[in-house]
Amino acid sequence: MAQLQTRWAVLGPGWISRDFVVGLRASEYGMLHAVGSSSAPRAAAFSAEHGAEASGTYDEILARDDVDAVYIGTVHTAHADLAIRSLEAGKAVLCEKPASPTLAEVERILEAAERTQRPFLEAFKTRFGPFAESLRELAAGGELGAPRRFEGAFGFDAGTREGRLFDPAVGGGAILDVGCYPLALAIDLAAAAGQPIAPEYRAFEAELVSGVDGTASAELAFGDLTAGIATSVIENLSHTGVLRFADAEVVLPNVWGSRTESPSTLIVRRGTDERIVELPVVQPMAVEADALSLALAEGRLEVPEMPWAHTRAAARVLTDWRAAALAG
Ligand SMILES: NC(=O)C1=CN([C@@H]2O[C@H](COP(=O)(O)OP(=O)(O)OC[C@H]3O[C@@H](n4cnc5c(N)ncnc54)[C@H](OP(=O)(O)O)[C@@H]3O)[C@@H](O)[C@H]2O)C=CC1
Ligand SMILES: O=C1CO[C@H](CO)[C@@H](O)[C@@H]1O
Repeated sequence: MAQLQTRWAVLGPGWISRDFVVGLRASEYGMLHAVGSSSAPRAAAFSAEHGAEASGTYDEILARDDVDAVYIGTVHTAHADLAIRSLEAGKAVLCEKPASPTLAEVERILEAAERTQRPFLEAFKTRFGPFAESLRELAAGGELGAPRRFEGAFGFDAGTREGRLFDPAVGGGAILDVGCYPLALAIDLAAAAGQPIAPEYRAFEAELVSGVDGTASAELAFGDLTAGIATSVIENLSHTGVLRFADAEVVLPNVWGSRTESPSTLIVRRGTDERIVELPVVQPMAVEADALSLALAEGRLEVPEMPWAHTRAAARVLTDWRAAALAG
């Protein structure tokens, strides 16, 4: 196996990239090595703040042979081109969610990963760690039987109606920003339950604000597992998930966790019985970075927690749900 130690470059030194750098410090194999930006001075400032060795424009960073992997932390519409350029420069790619606003762009990225034989991982931090593993085990059947329905809500009031969340030109709106999380979880649960991961669409709803989907919902059927998803960037929603079985339910409080800690608690209810399951907490960005290092060292293109088939399945729904929302 090739060496696991991974020299990372952050591309897009914005808000979430700060959390990623904190995550890297907690990772086993990763270290921040370089920072790239469309603005070299912005890269230099971030690099100085976080102690990277090098900084520069995207092209300068991608041309370096001492960078093994890149983390793409830019706005959604910039993901595909940067991911493809990075793969073509021979780098492994961890790209913030959603991989791209459209399925067509996601296909371009995956084609580049296949062609260059470099790993690509869509950064769904909620897929990693003991909480996510326990959910998969429950969905796979066993003590509670087969799951029948998943409900998940991720929404917050962003306060301002400005910035990337409300800018159609950079892929703003709730569906791409946070609706993708319950969708990615529904796909994960469907796969674990042995159901199809490409759902039938039962209903899409949305309320537009500033030309983007401020609030949206989707009703989906993954074979025998139905899913109801709600999302918003203009109102606070529960941040809770519920997985329902024939005679039991599993409540997932704060299922989307924080940016630096995975969720810790599952509540299993059956009749009047209630069991609280406490799970170890991990730094999810550290774990996802290490998962990519492992793929790179082992010569794999994909990471099992978020395989390309799931990235494609999510992109298909996001594309169609958002198109329906924006069509009014
Ligand atoms: N995993 C998580 O918990 C979270 C994930 N995210 C995801 O992270 C990504 C970035 O979000 P966030 O950090 O809030 O974004 P920011 O608004 O902080 O922007 C990040 C970077 O995007 C680039 N950028 C900004 N505007 C444009 C533009 N018009 N065209 C091209 N590039 C632009 C800039 O990079 P440069 O300096 O190179 O120009 C900027 O530094 C998104 O995919 C988002 O969904 C966000 C929050 C939490
Ligand atoms: O991925 C995300 C997680 O939560 C944030 C809000 O708290 C979002 O804006 C973001 O894009």
